[in-house]
Amino acid sequence: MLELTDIEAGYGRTQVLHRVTVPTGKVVAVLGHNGAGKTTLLRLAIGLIKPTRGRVVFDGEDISSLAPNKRVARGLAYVPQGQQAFGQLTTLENLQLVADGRRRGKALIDAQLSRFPALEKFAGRKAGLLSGGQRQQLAIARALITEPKLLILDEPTEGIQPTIVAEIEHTIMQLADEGINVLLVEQHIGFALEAAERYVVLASGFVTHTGEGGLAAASTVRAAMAI
Ligand SMILES: Nc1ncnc2c1ncn2[C@@H]1O[C@H](COP(=O)(O)OP(=O)(O)OP(=O)(O)O)[C@@H](O)[C@H]1O
Repeated sequence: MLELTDIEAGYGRTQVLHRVTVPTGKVVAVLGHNGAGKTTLLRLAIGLIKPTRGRVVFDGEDISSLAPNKRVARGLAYVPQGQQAFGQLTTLENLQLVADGRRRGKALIDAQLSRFPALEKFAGRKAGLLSGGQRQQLAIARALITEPKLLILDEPTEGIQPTIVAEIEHTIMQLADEGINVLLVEQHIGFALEAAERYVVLASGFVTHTGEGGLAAASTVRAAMAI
């Protein structure tokens, strides 16, 4: 379980996050308008930026000063915004990049190909020719090959056609059932709250609301975000 407590962080002299504490849960949604600091919080969780105050604790261990690769080794995985993949490599080669050298590498790939039928269908297609949604599924599949305990997802449904949005939403719910925790930044508030056990709303780097997830929380959150 990831604990982010009393975090301050930013870029150079610009402080972005102010005394941010995130509730713990199997699926935790981070909500807020553009520029609120959501991506910064995720980058901090994976270790791309370091806090100037506060603690990052994972499974009881203080990982605040650990490098990202060490955090991955401990069971964190990060899927940044933007459906990133190696466009000149095939779908399968993108997965092999992560799986090669791992024990049971082939089984790990097969598990993800059966999770995402579109990836199985286009295993031989260059990733650059996949749809945005398929590339997002590939990015999630790559992260899952590292067998994370916690998957950190930054806007996984952004700019993606509705049918694939539904599949990605289904995947996130499934991960929680499989015992993989999720820290999720997501613009679709309804879905984020449906999936989330807890949520936090950020505004200008401050926590303005936290609470239990569930669709019933949507009106509270929309009011809090003035939308
Ligand atoms: N590399 C950077 N250097 C300096 N400032 C940055 C950097 N990245 C982000 N910021 C600033 O930090 C603030 C928070 O940005 P962040 O990307 O965390 O917000 P966000 O809530 O994820 O927004 P969005 O929904 O638009 O992705 C913004 O004011 C942004 O301009």
